[in-house]
Amino acid sequence: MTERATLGVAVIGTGRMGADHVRRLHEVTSGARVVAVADVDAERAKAVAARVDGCTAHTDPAAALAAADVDAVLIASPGPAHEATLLAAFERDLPVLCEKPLTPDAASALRVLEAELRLGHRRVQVGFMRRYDPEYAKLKALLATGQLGRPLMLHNRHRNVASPPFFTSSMLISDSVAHEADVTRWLLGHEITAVTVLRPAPSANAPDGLRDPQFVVFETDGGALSDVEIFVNCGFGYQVQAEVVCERGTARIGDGHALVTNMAGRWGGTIAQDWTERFETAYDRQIQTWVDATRRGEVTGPSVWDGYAAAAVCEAGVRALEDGGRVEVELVERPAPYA
Ligand SMILES: NC(=O)C1=CN([C@@H]2O[C@H](COP(=O)(O)OP(=O)(O)OC[C@H]3O[C@@H](n4cnc5c(N)ncnc54)[C@H](O)[C@@H]3O)[C@@H](O)[C@H]2O)C=CC1
Ligand SMILES: O=C1[C@@H](O)[C@H](O)[C@@H](O)[C@H](O)[C@H]1O
Repeated sequence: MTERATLGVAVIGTGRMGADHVRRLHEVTSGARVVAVADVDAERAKAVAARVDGCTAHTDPAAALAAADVDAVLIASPGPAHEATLLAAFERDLPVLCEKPLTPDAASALRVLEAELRLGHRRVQVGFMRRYDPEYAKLKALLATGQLGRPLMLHNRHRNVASPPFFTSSMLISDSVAHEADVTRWLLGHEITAVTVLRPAPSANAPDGLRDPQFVVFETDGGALSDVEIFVNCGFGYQVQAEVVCERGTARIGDGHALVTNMAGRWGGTIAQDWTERFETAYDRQIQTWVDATRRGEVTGPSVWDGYAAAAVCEAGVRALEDGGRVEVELVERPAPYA
């Protein structure tokens, strides 16, 4: 297959992630250039477009998709806005990298899945960037060798310094634990069948009314358990850790001990303060992989099925949080193109 020339990308949503992805595509990624951006905030779109020669600014995502030289779309608007842009991209048969979550709930994710099936070929890579993190990739590769034996349990910790003002108790699941829903499915190769959410007394440092932290337990169809401590106002740093317990051993990532210092009677290291720092390499690799695959005419990485399954798991998790108890995850049968 002949490789496409430089990929013209439209970036939809130029907030924190969108602006960072524009910088990444412009300065880090090879084989792509940003040709159009869109944001409902016109000033923000203009300011980000001004950083790239020849990039046009729009307030309507559809106008950005229709701009000259657009070959592909990167969606970085908030989750509830993803479906409309995905469907607009499908109308033009454009390849898409869509930030997580694919959509905020299972019904809308299923509509996207059905629309992609109607196209007759995969078009979307979902932005579950942890799959491109060197530490997670090593863990996945180790599990694949079978040396450790069958995975029995996965322990995850997901801590943010502080939550943004708009964060709700259910967003701890749908916005944050969405990553562990994907990581559990991907690392173990199992589907998640049920979710239980336990709620310790909220931290005094959490905003009033926010159930933070929470303790989530996933059951899988392979008989494993995966637990997640989600704590989005831990105050001290951005920490994402995972330990797999298998029949013949354990493996753990995320201790962040790349640099250990000894000084003034103490030893230790530093802790990342946010995801852009902790997962910088993962975002770089995710986008380079997407650009390379798209230029070859291929679609790789987390699929719309993965986005739908994570959305269904999170929806069950939000119900478990609200109602207490254990909630089963309901998935449609997996269509053959996503096997
Ligand atoms: N992979 C990861 O680790 C992370 C992923 N995300 C995801 O990235 C996406 C964006 O998140 P942030 O950049 O943090 O949010 P943000 O709020 O900083 O930026 C969102 C931008 O989209 C714009 N916008 C809103 N509705 C729009 C629409 N219909 N069309 C076009 N633009 C629209 C807003 O004006 C804003 O500029 C979300 O899906 C979020 O879940 C966010 C943080 C980390
Ligand atoms: O995706 C992300 C945010 O949207 C979410 O709010 C954070 O909790 C996650 O750590 C980050 O990776």
